[in-house]
Amino acid sequence: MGQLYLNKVTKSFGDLDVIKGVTLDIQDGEFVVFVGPSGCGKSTLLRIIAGLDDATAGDIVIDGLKVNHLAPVHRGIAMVFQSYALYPHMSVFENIAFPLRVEKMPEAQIKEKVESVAQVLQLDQRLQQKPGMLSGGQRQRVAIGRAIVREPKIFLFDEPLSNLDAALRADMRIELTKLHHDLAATMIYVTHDQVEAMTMADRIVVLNGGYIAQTGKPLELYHKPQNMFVAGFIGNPKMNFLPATCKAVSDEGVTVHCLGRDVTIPVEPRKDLVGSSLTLGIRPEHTFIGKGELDFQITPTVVERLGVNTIVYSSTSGDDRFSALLPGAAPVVVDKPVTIGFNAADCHLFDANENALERRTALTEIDLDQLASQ
Ligand SMILES: Nc1ncnc2c1ncn2[C@@H]1O[C@H](COP(=O)(O)OP(=O)(O)OP(=O)(O)O)[C@@H](O)[C@H]1O
Repeated sequence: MGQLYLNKVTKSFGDLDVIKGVTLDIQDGEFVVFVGPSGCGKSTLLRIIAGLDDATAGDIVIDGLKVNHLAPVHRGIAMVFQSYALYPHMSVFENIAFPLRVEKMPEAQIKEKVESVAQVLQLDQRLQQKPGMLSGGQRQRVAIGRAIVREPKIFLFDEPLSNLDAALRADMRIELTKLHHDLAATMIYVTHDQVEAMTMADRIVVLNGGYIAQTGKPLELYHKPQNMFVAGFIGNPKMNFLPATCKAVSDEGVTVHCLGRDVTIPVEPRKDLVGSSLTLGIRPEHTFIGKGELDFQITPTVVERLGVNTIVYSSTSGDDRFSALLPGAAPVVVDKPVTIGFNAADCHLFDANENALERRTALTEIDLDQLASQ
């Protein structure tokens, strides 16, 4: 079992409140990813779960047992860091065996366990080598092996792939997903990398300034962000935001005035919105060249050609930027005005408190589950 419950956890360093009340239930076997901007408290929360830092207030409960005062070694948790923290003078075998030797496990059993873990991680041909002879990816696998042999209830990963190059990261991402599937263990993973979060997580926890901004399945966060912070944080390039005013609400949704036109966005029709200032959100990948239910002319300032698609950036008012992600080699050039359009069903709408109005049209993971079962 590896069930974790955080109940109103806070953490302050002197006057600095870093974690401001986090309550979170993580199920046995779940792969949960913490994301959020630099300094939002991701690593601190992980260290509190591991027992490397104490919470200022609140409870950490593992499998029904409050562990606040248990030393890290007694929590049944293994942590894998960005820096592999391997012993350079020891062989791969000795590095993986290290926690078992500390536990004074019989030698024959250690050999059996290390060899079995090495096989899972495809390190069986490397057991006699020293870490210095290995690639970055292989070293990270040794660090993961050292975590696995302890058979922890919960694995904690603090940006384990951030020292690796792009190709190796992609390989390791797939390996870690497979490993999670094979071990069926609870894993909590901190990353800056959206692709890692979207592809590996059963559930993503978005942190902002010591609070949870939203938790949900990856596609739920993408299609139905609950607030502007999550809407802007999940997705790359980030969602565009445009000013709008609410003209009316009806069964069809909320009619707004935006880009000089009235358009009805299919979201929950909250009556209190009429007359108020709203923000309309549109993802760059939901725009196209030409006229749409909403459109406007932009003058590209930067055009990035990635082969599979083209990203166009333009400055709108002040520091605001509008970006469009267009398929293939789009016919756009810097300084040449182009009409960019998009449709109401793809838009998001946020109230004056930056909370999202619930969308009616988005394909959600619930829909996807239904599709998959047909
Ligand atoms: N031991 C400490 N003493 C004082 N302040 C600390 C300590 N550890 C972390 N902090 C502060 O707590 C805040 C959160 O840090 P934390 O490392 O948890 O953020 P993070 O979300 O993991 O950031 P990053 O993505 O940059 O790693 C930061 O402002 C940091 O300076």
